[in-house]
Amino acid sequence: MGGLVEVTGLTKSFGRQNIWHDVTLTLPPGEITALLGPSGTGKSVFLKALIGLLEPEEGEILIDGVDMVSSRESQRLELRKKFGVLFQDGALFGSMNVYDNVAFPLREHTKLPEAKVRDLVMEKLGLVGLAGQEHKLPGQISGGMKKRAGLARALVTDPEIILIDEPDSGLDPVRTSNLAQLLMEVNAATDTTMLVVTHNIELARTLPDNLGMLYRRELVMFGPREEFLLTDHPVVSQFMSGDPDGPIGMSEETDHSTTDVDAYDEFDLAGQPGGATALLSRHAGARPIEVLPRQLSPRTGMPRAGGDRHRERVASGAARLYVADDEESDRERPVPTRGLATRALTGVGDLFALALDTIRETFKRPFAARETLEQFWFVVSVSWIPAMLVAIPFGAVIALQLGTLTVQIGAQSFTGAASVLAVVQQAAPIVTTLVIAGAGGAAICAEIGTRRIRDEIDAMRVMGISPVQRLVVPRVIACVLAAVLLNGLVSVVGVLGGYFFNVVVQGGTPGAYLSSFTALAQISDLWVGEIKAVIFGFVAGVVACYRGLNTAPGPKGVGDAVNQSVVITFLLLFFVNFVITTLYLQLVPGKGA
Ligand SMILES: Nc1ncnc2c1ncn2[C@@H]1O[C@H](COP(=O)(O)OP(=O)(O)OP(=O)(O)O)[C@@H](O)[C@H]1O
Repeated sequence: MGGLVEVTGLTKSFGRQNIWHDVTLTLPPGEITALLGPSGTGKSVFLKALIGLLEPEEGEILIDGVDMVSSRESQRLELRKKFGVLFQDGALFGSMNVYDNVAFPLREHTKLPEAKVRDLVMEKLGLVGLAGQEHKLPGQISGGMKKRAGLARALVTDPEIILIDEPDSGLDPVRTSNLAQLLMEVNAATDTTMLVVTHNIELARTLPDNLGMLYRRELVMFGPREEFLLTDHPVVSQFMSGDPDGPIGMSEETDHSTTDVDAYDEFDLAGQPGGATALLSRHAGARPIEVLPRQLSPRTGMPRAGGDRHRERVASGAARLYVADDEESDRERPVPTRGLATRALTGVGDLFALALDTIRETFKRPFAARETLEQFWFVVSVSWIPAMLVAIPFGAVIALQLGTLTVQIGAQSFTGAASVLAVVQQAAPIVTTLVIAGAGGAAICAEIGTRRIRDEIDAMRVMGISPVQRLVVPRVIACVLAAVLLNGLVSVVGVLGGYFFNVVVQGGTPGAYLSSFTALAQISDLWVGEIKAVIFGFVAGVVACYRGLNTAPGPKGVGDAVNQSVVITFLLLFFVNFVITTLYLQLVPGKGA
């Protein structure tokens, strides 16, 4: 039997915007439930809250008795293994073909031989009508095909609870009907608990056992289809008839505030098929609610355990229709908001937490070695040319400036040591990491941000896979290794540039340049440059990943994230450089001091 989901008093806001409050409902095990509501009423947000991808401010979500809201992330990863989720746009991983996308959860969570994986993947692809398309990348298939591939991936592990966000978007009417029929067959075969978020009235009438509707920041109605579909509630009846006239308008803000049933005239439709009583709104053009439509049944003729249990609950009176209190819904609720300082501190705390998680997850198995190498190669390939091009003029400027200064104070013989130390300890690590942050870090942030807005990160978390281990650790290690490698190269190029300008342009002698270095510098002076490169590379990688993972929705969100990632990294690098340099000069006495 499928999992039991019990939601109590759930409230969610974004900043000052309250999405919904005090939502209480139960998804009975093995039954199909549909969640309806006009656009923007928070149906997708509700779905994401159920699987712990968004934090509600209040309430609890019990999954077979375990609270998702108060669980730690590691517990949530385990709880989420009970779920299969189909996101609005499919959330396929863009770098994998359809076959690998569907095989992904099996390869991650089972030790099945590849032949068995192949059988299961091809079976699910056949179910959703995608056999023969398995080699295509998500960018090469239509929106509807992505949706079906996403469904195959959600089904492949035979989850206990399936959440489906708008199954009909991107599908033509025939495929939508086929998909509804498929969900019914899957439910009959597996007795899985299902929650379907939809606008599709036909789907809502014929598929679910229970229905709920979100409107004006609350759950206006929830209960068995037998009562919900024949309700006289003005909001629900308008929505279910698709009528333009009624309390629901173009936007939540301008909608009529009343959902009062008494504002509508009642008509007895005794002569209508089924003899149902229906309501007609006073507004012109309104259509009465129909008689209870026939529910889909499995074509295979297989009995549906969830459906039988549902009928028993209805017959015994245990399944009751919940209707929200109209006065309660109009009450203004203060939304708790956080000040600028609190938000800034929370951001710093979250960044620090990600840095600690990255260190911890680096030692967890399996280690994504291939991804790390690919990222390392990527960061080096986009950073090395700009790093070299910056290193030459940087080394030259330092050599010229110090050469002039040492002549002015009569210490020309120390020019070599001063230039080399300035390049190796200060210029090289900073130049290297600024270039890595600007080139590699920006690209990493944009890539993770794009994955985030396409729901790929959420899809990963839903499959019980930690994005920190899978995405952040390889990228941070790649930035660290690239920083160490490029720091060495930039140091050599900078020192050679300094030698050229000091000896060739300023007329210094090669011997004096080299001997002053050995007289004043020590081996730890060289090491500190590499240690800085490690720390700066880590900072650049973590900040890029942090901003990517917290990208706001839309292309603008990605642009802002990249911009902030580079700016934050620059600020942090100069601050951390100041701290390390001060500590080093305090703790390690200079040679001859
Ligand atoms: N991560 C987020 N940050 C801030 N606001 C968000 C976020 N996600 C959703 N919202 C806001 O929450 C509200 C509800 O969004 P949601 O996508 O859940 O609506 P919906 O009912 O699923 O709409 P539709 O049917 O059009 O998909 C919208 O105003 C949206 O802008």
